Amino acid sequence: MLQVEEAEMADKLKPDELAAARSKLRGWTIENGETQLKRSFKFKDFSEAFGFMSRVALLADKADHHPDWSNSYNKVEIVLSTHDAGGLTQKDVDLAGKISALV
Ligand SMILES: C[C@H](O)[C@H](O)[C@H]1CNC2=NC(N)=NC(=O)C2=N1
Repeated sequence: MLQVEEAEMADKLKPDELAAARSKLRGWTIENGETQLKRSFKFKDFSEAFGFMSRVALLADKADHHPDWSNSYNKVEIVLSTHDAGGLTQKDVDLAGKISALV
């Protein structure tokens, strides 16, 4: 039988949930009309930065929630937002927490 997997749509964070995220997620800023979580990371060199990105990629794929990011040599800039919801959801907060735990 054909199985159709339906992804669950996460709800946008309510003001109290946003406030909780802000105080929990040290190092991250909430930007672009409270639709994005953003953080910059700096490493010793490109190899360290890319190793970090590989670990983030595995976490993200496991969660089926993916960062918008850029890398320039030893710097990695990560933006988290739930595109399907058009803003921040618990998925972004959870992924940000897991990324923070890597460094
Ligand atoms: C089908 C799949 O679950 C969706 O396209 C997921 C994949 N990763 C995602 N990542 C992010 N950041 N936002 C999404 O809305 C999103 N949607």
